[in-house]
Amino acid sequence: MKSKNSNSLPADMYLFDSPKTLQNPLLQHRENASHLHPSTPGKAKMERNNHFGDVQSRSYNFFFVLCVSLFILMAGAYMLRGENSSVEKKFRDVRETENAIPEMWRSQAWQKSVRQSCHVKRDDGFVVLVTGAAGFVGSHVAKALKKRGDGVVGLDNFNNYYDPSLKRARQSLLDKAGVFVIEGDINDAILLKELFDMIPFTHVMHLAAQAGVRYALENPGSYVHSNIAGLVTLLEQCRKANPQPAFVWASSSSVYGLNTKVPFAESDRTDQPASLYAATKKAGEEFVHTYNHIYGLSITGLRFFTVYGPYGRPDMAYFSFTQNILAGKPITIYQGAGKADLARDFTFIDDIVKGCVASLDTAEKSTGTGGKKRGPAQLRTFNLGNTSPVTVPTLVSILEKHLKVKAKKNFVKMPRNGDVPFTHANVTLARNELGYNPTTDLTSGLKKFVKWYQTYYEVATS
Ligand SMILES: O=C(O)[C@H]1O[C@H](OP(=O)(O)OP(=O)(O)OC[C@H]2O[C@@H](n3ccc(=O)[nH]c3=O)[C@H](O)[C@@H]2O)[C@H](O)[C@@H](O)[C@@H]1O
Repeated sequence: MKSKNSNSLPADMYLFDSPKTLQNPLLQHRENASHLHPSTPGKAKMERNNHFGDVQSRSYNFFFVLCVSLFILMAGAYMLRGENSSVEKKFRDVRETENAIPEMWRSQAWQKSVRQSCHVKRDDGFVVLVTGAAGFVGSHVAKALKKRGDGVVGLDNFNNYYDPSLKRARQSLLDKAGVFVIEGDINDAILLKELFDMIPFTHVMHLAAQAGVRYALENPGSYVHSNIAGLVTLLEQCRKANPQPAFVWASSSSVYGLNTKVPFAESDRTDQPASLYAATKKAGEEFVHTYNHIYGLSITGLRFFTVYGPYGRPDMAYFSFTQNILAGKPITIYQGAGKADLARDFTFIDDIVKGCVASLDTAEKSTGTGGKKRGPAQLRTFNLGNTSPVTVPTLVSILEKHLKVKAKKNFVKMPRNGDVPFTHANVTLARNELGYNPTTDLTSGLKKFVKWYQTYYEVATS
């Protein structure tokens, strides 16, 4: 196949690369012109016989050269203008599509909201940018930081990967708590610059991401957009910022992929991702490493293990199972090889929030200034899990108990969709360095989730 292509391509490629076409067309034109004019018999005659003709000939030459030069200048200017205007157009398009109301950024009301939200109310409090603040983990972390007196501003693009009304509900909770959530995308470098110029963030808690393991099959581009391009855009802003903030961000347990050594420790293999989602998170871990290495950004990566709880994500199994069980619809339970149950180290949101806050508290300052590294900076990776995996059928039976409804279960072979058979966190490192200590078992955590669900969706309870 390759050789076939390489056979068919060269014809064009040789043509393109040939010395003939590599010649400057202008030179070629001049060369042609020199053949046509100076050596034409008529012109030679004029030069020999007639002084007036000589002057005429010089004037002719002068005008010819002038015309050609003018033509070239105008053509060049036109091309340049065309190039610039198309760049400008692209730039305008990006601004217009990525943020429909850029002027709002500079409005006094907007700036006031951002500044108020960043107001610190405790000694040595942090000023934190929380990305993905209208998301599940982001909203909980932003609220906890604000509650203890840190200055917090959120950023979220409110995309419609799942019901955006849930994101709006989280936003309104944050609003009541005094956290302003900016509607914008982490890919918007102009917005980020504006924000960092205005606020000297001490920390960035980066929780914005395209989540979900199985959706990556449908829309791989959205993972690259948020988890790779967006991450790099944000890191670029952080490394340029003065002061550089410490950067804490969400990786994922999915980076362990096909690793079979249990429980998963941070030093285990992470080079066999099973899903494109996992691959983007793994790539993120490599990107942050380079920003730490080159620019002295202080980095802490957190590998979350299947986080659940109130205001959770509707795309996750515990949430969609609850919806379907209550609606009397069947649920699909995947099984591994030999009908083995799948298992997850389900981790309750409150434990995760504690891990996030402890990561911020123990993060050292970045060492760079003015975009230059001034010394080695902290680089850490922690598992944040619950340390006790539970099988999916057990998860379902706990939900049945709390909901007081029997589930209609369909067991099917796990499709090849990026899933892994089990996860199990070793949290020794987080315990030692962050004081992380998960305390909520799945039964108690799901009880809190179900209570929230029934209230939020006004489910009649008996
Ligand atoms: O911890 C992680 O790294 C990841 O945890 C979850 O991913 P996952 O563990 O796959 O969570 P769910 O989608 O809720 O699935 C939980 C379990 O239920 C199973 N499942 C899911 C859906 C379904 O219809 N049936 C079913 O049996 C899955 O195979 C899996 O074993 C999140 O969705 C990811 O964003 C996150 O990064």
